[in-house]
Amino acid sequence: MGATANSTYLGFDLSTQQLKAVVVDNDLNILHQTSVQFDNDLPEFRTYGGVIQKKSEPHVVVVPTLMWVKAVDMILDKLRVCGVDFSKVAAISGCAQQHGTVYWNRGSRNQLKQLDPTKFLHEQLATSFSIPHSPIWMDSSTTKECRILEEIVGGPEKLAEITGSRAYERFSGPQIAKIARTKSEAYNNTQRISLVSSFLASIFLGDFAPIDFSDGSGMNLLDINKKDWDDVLLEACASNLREKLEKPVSTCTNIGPISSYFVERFGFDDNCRITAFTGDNSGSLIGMRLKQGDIACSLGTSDSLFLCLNKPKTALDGHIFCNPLDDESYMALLCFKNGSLTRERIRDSSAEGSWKIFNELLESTPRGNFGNLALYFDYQEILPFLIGDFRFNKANEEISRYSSKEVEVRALIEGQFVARRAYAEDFGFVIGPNTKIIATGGASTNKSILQVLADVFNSPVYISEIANSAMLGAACLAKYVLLKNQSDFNEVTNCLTQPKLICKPYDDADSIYKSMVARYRKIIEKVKNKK
Ligand SMILES: O=C(CO)[C@@H](O)[C@H](O)CF
Repeated sequence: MGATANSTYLGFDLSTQQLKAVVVDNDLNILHQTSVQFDNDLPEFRTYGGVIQKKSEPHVVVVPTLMWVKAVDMILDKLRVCGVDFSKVAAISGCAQQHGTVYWNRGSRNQLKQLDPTKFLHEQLATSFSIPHSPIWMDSSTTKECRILEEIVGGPEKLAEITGSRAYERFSGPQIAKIARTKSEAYNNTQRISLVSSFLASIFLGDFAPIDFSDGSGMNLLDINKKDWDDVLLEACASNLREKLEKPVSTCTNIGPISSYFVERFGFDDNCRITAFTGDNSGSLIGMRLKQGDIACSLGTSDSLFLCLNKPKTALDGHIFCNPLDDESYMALLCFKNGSLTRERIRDSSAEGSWKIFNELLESTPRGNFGNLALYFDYQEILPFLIGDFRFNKANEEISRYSSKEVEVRALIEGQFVARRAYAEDFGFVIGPNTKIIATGGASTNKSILQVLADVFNSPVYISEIANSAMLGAACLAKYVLLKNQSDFNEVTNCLTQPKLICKPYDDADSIYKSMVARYRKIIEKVKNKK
């Protein structure tokens, strides 16, 4: 089939709360987009925010793997109802929440290869997973495994130098190590281990899909310089791990034709190509066409800040991933677990569950919030490693509550961005007169929140054409990988509109928030020492 002017491209984003899909035309205009919301559309799996977390084990956060499979069944039928002509799709790519792991049972490869087009995927893959509940990025139950990994290579700095990060609880290596230790029989019955991204690619490929360099950088297993697994780290996590992971590939890899299941069930062309799928933040970097020097701020279930780097650096707070578009360059990323779910909690408790009221309250308080500063961590936070609510008054005294709802609302948003700026500066993100912040993710549609982002970072804030840059990035990746032998990435994506300026910082913002960041550093040290 190859690419023609009538070709379309299909991109997926398997995020924490939903599976999203977009179909774009040859000029990357959106023709169709739809989603499956896990909590509402698949209630039989009883997730909250797309995850399962037991009160008895608050650090354990998992997802029923079959829920993701059933979401694929549903989203393809929704696309069909939207009127998508699947025969025009020339290539498919996708991105997904990072670090989560999927454990394919012995015999599952044949199940993938021999899918019956008259049946749903979830009926046929119901016994394909040796571990039915996938640990995901919100899990923080692997501290023991993290210390072992760091010790075996000579410390956190050494691990960061090899893999781009010190050991983090949510990273796939420590998660695999915990499963090999606590569920050894299931681990031994595991034929293949995928990331969430390569798991989704495997379904469309009809075979096990490889892990890409960029999402593989979030495992504490990949040597980001050699672009291969580090054998010492593999061995430290679990036995026979190399054969369960297979070789990683460049993100820009055409990994094969679409599974015949989709050709016969949905009418895809049998020449439709599948590219490697990647992590959601890497997908966003692609969809935003992030330029050197710009800072991306993704405001989703997690909040993440990231930028492009020419070469890696060793840092103990934050991550270096392989750049999804260029095997010789990298991306720096800071991830904060308590993003939209925490914003929704305060919206519900202080603004009657209404974003309109939330924004009115936010805009009714002055920058600096009368000296109040707070931090809200519903889940064990990554940076800093803390959990709970911490409210401080202008005298830096910790208090249990604020007297007004508007102070609470501004304390949440300012506290989130002040913390993010502190870590960004420590990581080496340059925040200067030419800095542009490109916002994406669900909360990037909220101008009141973006104004606080602009003020705290003293930088103008832009937004991309669509809030979900990860999903658009997947569609761009599909087209680019198919055409990369004749067109470079900029040629393939220059039809997209440039990011749009949404807000600029107020003149007094720099002085207010420079001192607030300094206060944050002192307060957080006090809180960490009290723990
Ligand atoms: O853990 C993260 C990145 O390191 C998060 O951004 C997840 O990818 C969110 F799904």
